[in-house]
Amino acid sequence: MAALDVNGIRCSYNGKAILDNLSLQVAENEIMCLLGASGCGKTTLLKAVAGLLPVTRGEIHIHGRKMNGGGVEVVPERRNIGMIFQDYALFPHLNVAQNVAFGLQSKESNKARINTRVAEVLELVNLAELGARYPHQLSGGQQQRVAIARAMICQPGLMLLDEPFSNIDTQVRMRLIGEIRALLKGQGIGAIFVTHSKEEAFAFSDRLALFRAGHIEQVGRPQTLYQHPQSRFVADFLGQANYVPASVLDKCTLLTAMGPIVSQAALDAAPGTSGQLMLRPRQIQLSLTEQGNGRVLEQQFLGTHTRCVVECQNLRLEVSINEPLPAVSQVNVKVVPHALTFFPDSEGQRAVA
Ligand SMILES: Nc1ncnc2c1ncn2[C@@H]1O[C@H](COP(=O)(O)OP(=O)(O)OP(=O)(O)O)[C@@H](O)[C@H]1O
Repeated sequence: MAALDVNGIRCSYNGKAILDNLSLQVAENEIMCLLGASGCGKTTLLKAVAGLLPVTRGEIHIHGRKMNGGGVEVVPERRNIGMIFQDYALFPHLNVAQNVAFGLQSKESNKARINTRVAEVLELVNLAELGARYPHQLSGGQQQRVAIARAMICQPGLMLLDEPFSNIDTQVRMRLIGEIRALLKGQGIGAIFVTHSKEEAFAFSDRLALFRAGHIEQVGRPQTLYQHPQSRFVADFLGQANYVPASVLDKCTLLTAMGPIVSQAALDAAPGTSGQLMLRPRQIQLSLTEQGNGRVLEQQFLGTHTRCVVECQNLRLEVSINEPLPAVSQVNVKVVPHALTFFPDSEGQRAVA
């Protein structure tokens, strides 16, 4: 059974539909990321799932339980969800242990049981020693871990996270992302996570749904969306891409100005179709040789890699290499063998001359 099943929902503000006929499923213990530009409707979907915004069409089920429609409207506190926000939303006048206990107090009256459970979740988020501190005495990362502990204390079936890492220093962000991911996985909790950072989406999610103006453009594993985007919108949103004019020669070969390029998987276009071959900067290899077919135009050493711009058969290609090449290099440009991503031109098919 899915942790979450959103089926054809519509949500509006002041009569204007922001989401229309939107569907999305999140499996048990799966972390789904909603990624997209500002204003595309990610938070609107999160609010609809939480029950903070009315859904005027379609249905939402959480662990098979119907949340809305046909006279049903489950209030947020009865949806068995945990919520974590960008600004932590901790009570400044309560210490860490009191903040964490807060959610449980309406469900559990036995003080000893509350204290035991608070100690358990503080241990889980590595804050066992800091129960007596107040929020202003904690770092951003520690405050966000308190918020996670508070959301987890009631053992939610689904966790909703709205840009939880935006206020965290870049140095600790990736570590915190790793920790919280491991925590959710370890506790078997499914989650939806909203961000507009593709790095966070890649690092945190099992699958990601890329939003575009109120609809989902593509949903799938991060690597699949990065390496095999279904549209140029997805390709460009997720990172730098080169486009090389090409036409389909046979089911596994494209003809380009760089010569024929063989795909490691069958192409989804008929022979004769013209379009664009998409190449990520890491899908192009350079080797130094005086008889090479390319010339280095520009280089920037960026620490983890070097951005290199080469000219090859009148194409300007951005390539990612480890170390900078000697200045004014002549290079051989080769496509790394892989399953090629090819976008046919919208005009349709043209015969190869
Ligand atoms: N309370 C509101 N009243 C009217 N319009 C709203 C309201 N809240 C959001 N909107 C509009 O709905 C659209 C979607 O907003 P939403 O907050 O879901 O976007 P988002 O993808 O989460 O963006 P961001 O990344 O900036 O948080 C936007 O055009 C926004 O202006």
